[in-house]
Amino acid sequence: MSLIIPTLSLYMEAKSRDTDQYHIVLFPFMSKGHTIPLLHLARLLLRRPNFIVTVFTTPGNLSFVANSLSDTTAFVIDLPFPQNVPQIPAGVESTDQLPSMSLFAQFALSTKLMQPDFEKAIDTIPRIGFYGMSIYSWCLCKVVAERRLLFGPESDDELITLPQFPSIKVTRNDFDSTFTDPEPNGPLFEFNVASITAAINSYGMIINSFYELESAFADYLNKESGNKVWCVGPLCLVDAPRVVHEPHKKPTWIKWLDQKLEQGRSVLYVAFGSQADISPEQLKEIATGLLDSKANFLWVIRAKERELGDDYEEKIGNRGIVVREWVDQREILMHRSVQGFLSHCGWNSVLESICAGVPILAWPMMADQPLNARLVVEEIKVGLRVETCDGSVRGFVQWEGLKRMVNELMEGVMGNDARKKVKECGEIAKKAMEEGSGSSWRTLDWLIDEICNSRKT
Ligand SMILES: O=c1ccn([C@@H]2O[C@H](COP(=O)(O)OP(=O)(O)O[C@H]3O[C@H](CO)[C@@H](O)[C@H](O)[C@H]3O)[C@@H](O)[C@H]2O)c(=O)[nH]1
Repeated sequence: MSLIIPTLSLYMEAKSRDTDQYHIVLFPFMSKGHTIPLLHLARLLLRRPNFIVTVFTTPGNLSFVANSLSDTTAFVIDLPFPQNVPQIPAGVESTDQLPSMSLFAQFALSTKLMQPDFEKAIDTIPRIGFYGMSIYSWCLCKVVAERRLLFGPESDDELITLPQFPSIKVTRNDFDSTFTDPEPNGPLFEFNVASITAAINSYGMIINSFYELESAFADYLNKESGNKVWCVGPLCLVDAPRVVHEPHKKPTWIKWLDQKLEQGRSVLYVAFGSQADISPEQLKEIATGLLDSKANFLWVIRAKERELGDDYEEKIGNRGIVVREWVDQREILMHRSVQGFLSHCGWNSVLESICAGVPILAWPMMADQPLNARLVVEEIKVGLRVETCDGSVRGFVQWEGLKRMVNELMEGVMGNDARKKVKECGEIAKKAMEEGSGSSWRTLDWLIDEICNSRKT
């Protein structure tokens, strides 16, 4: 019996149907930040001969998944999303549609109810996990949880040294409540325990990262902790063929970027992923900080963040553009005018920025983002960090501090150093994904061989 559990992402299941043919089943968690990289993985697998890929999803996500894969041979199957889940509005089947992220745990736990339908749809096959996180975050969460390192310090901002990685210092504020609460309980904890147990009991984990970026942490997990991990990314480089817009069909923001390029002006891209809940007070500080900085900026805001004030767009004039639609983030990041990214450090955004060679101004908000921000700023040095008013990881950001760091990223010496470094990293990322020879391509081949050999024996 294969097991489906509520998981922070995935399901990749592989079996050898006969000596030559492989059928991979993917079941992405219903959240854009998890689904998008797994759709890239589907594409990557289909580039190999004799692969069949089936993607499971729910009716509400069917068109997003099916459209993304419409030019491939992947099968897409929808399973009913659980009905009448307390507090989850009918029709909400993806985390970006939740009215508030405080409903995340209820939403995640409701996916458990899909277990019988999913089990009916598949048979006994090896199971591999996918979390969508960096190896650094995964590794640090594991180390602090196993050693109970977060329960010593009195303050949430006190620096803690990790015995396994003496050069790394973290604070309790870098971790989610599941890790920091000495007696955790409640739906989010229940969901995390179920998904981590499933990950531990699975064959191993595929990671959306490349070995060269996080080798020390991949080696630690593979050699010293008994958890197998395979780095097969950055999956954003396995893209659908790029849409070449006819000039009159170009989105307004791409035309605006083209204009900035012609004027020789660089642009800061501002976006906080598909899930962040930003308070109206914080939104105001961002608006003022950007307005008062010297930067030209393209700011993507989510539909519910409407409190900018009627005259804001008038005030910024042609120096900035505010977009309230779903954009092609990679297309923006790859636009030659874009020279900086103010980001919440969702792992997909970090990878997309690295691949585009754009330095990051890190403003982590929740989940794995504070750890990703440490990786970006302190380990790989491809970005700077916003200043919070009290210096705390989760502190409020005032407009003056934001403005200072925006100007530093776009024009300062530290920004330039990060820009140089991110371009080098971007080149290494591309090499890792090269068909046949790249480290990530070869790792996926090893994984497939290993699973098929283990099935034979
Ligand atoms: O208008 C938009 C908004 C988002 N995106 C894409 O959506 C994805 C967003 O992913 P990410 O940057 O990782 O942010 P979140 O949506 O916040 O991702 C969740 O999932 C990530 C992967 O597990 C975690 O690292 C984050 O903390 C968690 O919030 C990226 O591919 C973006 O390119 C678009 O293309 N257009």
